[in-house]
Amino acid sequence: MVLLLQVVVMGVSGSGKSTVGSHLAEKLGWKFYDADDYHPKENRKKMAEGIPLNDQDRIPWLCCLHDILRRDQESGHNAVLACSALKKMYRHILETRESVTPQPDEGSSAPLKILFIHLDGPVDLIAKRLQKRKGHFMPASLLQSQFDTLEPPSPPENFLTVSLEKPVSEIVAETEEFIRNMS
Ligand SMILES: Nc1ncnc2c1ncn2[C@@H]1O[C@H](COP(=O)(O)OP(=O)(O)OP(=O)(O)O)[C@@H](O)[C@H]1O
Ligand SMILES: O=C(O)[C@H](O)[C@@H](O)[C@H](O)[C@H](O)CO
Repeated sequence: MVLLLQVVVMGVSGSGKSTVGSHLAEKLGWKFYDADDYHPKENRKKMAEGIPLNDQDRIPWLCCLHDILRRDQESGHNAVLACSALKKMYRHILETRESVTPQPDEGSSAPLKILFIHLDGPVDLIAKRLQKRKGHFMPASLLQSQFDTLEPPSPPENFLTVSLEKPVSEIVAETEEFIRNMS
């Protein structure tokens, strides 16, 4: 596959980003990054204490993730990133590293080519999955705040929305086919 693309598997906590993202990367033979591994300890502590993150907490984290994807794109590598990317502004930062609309005279690199895969589904199903999940720092109590923050992707964003009610294997197959049809 020649297509130079980065894929971000997005959604609320518990939507399946890490699970689907890692399986998708393996199926495609691409590198995989889990955004959770790049949260500063202050963010992880805040979430573990049941306090939702805010823009100030997330923007430096998203800039770091943009740099990782930019490095791979510039070295000709595809990658899959599992990242909540809840707001449109967050997805803009992943593409451009800019948290505000750039001024015309601001010199900047071309935006990264990112396909956002939004894992979408009912809050009660996600809550059940979070209750069953053990040993993760993110409490199920923060799920509602995730939905309150979520701005689902919409045109002209480059995205595919997939139901998280499907088995992981089906989500991966559907996403892989969509990506291959892009090339
Ligand atoms: N399609 C699926 N069908 C059934 N169970 C799933 C599916 N996707 C994920 N799960 C399960 O749901 C739980 C949450 O998945 P996962 O940890 O990948 O979500 P996440 O979006 O990465 O969460 P967080 O953002 O909190 O890290 C896990 O126990 C996982 O095994
Ligand atoms: O943006 C956020 O609020 C966080 O990234 C959450 O969405 C993640 O689920 C958390 O990092 C646990 O994995």
